[in-house]
Amino acid sequence: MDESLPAVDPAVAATADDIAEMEIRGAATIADAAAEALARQAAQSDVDSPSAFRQQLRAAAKTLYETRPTAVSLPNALRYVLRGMSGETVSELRASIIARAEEFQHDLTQAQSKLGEVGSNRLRDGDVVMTHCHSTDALSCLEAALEDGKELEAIVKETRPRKQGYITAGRLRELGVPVTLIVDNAARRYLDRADHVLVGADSIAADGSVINKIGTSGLAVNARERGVPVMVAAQTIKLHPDTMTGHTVEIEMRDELEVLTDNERAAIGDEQAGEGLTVENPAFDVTPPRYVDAIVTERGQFPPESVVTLMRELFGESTGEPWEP
Ligand SMILES: O=C(COP(=O)(O)O)[C@H](O)[C@H](O)COP(=O)(O)O
Repeated sequence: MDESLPAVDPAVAATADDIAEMEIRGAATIADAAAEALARQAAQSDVDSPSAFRQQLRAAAKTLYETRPTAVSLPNALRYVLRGMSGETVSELRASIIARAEEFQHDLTQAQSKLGEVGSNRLRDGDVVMTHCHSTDALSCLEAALEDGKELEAIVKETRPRKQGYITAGRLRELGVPVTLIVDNAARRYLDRADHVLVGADSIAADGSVINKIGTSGLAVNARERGVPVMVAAQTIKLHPDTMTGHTVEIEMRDELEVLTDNERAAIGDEQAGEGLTVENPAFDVTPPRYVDAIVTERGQFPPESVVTLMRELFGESTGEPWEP
């Protein structure tokens, strides 16, 4: 955090902590929480000059931005809200941020339900869908198909190390969908029974690569080999505008304790981290576009290679840091 920036509201700091610790997780949910936090910052601010207010909002955006690097929905949300900041007085600025954050949250919900309808059209009655991780965009497709009266079954990958597959399994059971939970290593075997692989995305690059939970790329390669189509459900806030100018998406590396506890390390015979046994814990991976059949958005479905056109239309050519005017 830049020392010259003002302190942020405790509610913003708490949201940032929750995102970093994955109490708030999943790209769309993170974006929603970030917009909400900016609105809180605006509502709670007690500064009396417009420039101090703007500085505070920038500081809040930076605090939120620095939590997790991979899901582009976070900077896209921050940018959207901050670009709506307008007015001459603090109260005008405050009102503009609160209204813009509300608009963003509303659009996010709308986009997810529209996307669900698009994705649902790819699913037929009786289909078996294999999922990875927990994606609200992916679930929206399944929910829409169920609302249309289609019967579905799910094969849910556990998704080590954080086991977000449990959240997916729980939600699908609430919806009455029969669920088979499998360990990640069993995916290829169970692809024989699947009609679709359905995943979400944290970011989509200009070449159509999909950045999503670690294990997505291996699943997609296996699905291609087995002839099972791979569908990615991703609202357009998952499009990563910086990749149009050649930037790559940073893959978050998480704490090794998510993979190996101290006791487990000791059982292997290694007493202390950093003494010969290295644990790597990348949270995401990159699936090349050739393994993806369709990217389903609120604007329709696209072959991955064509998303760049949509990206240009929505974001223009360049973006900059979210807090830059
Ligand atoms: O990879 C994950 C979550 O990773 P983590 O658990 O590490 O945040 C999800 O597939 C995407 O974020 C899409 O989710 P959504 O569709 O809800 O935006």
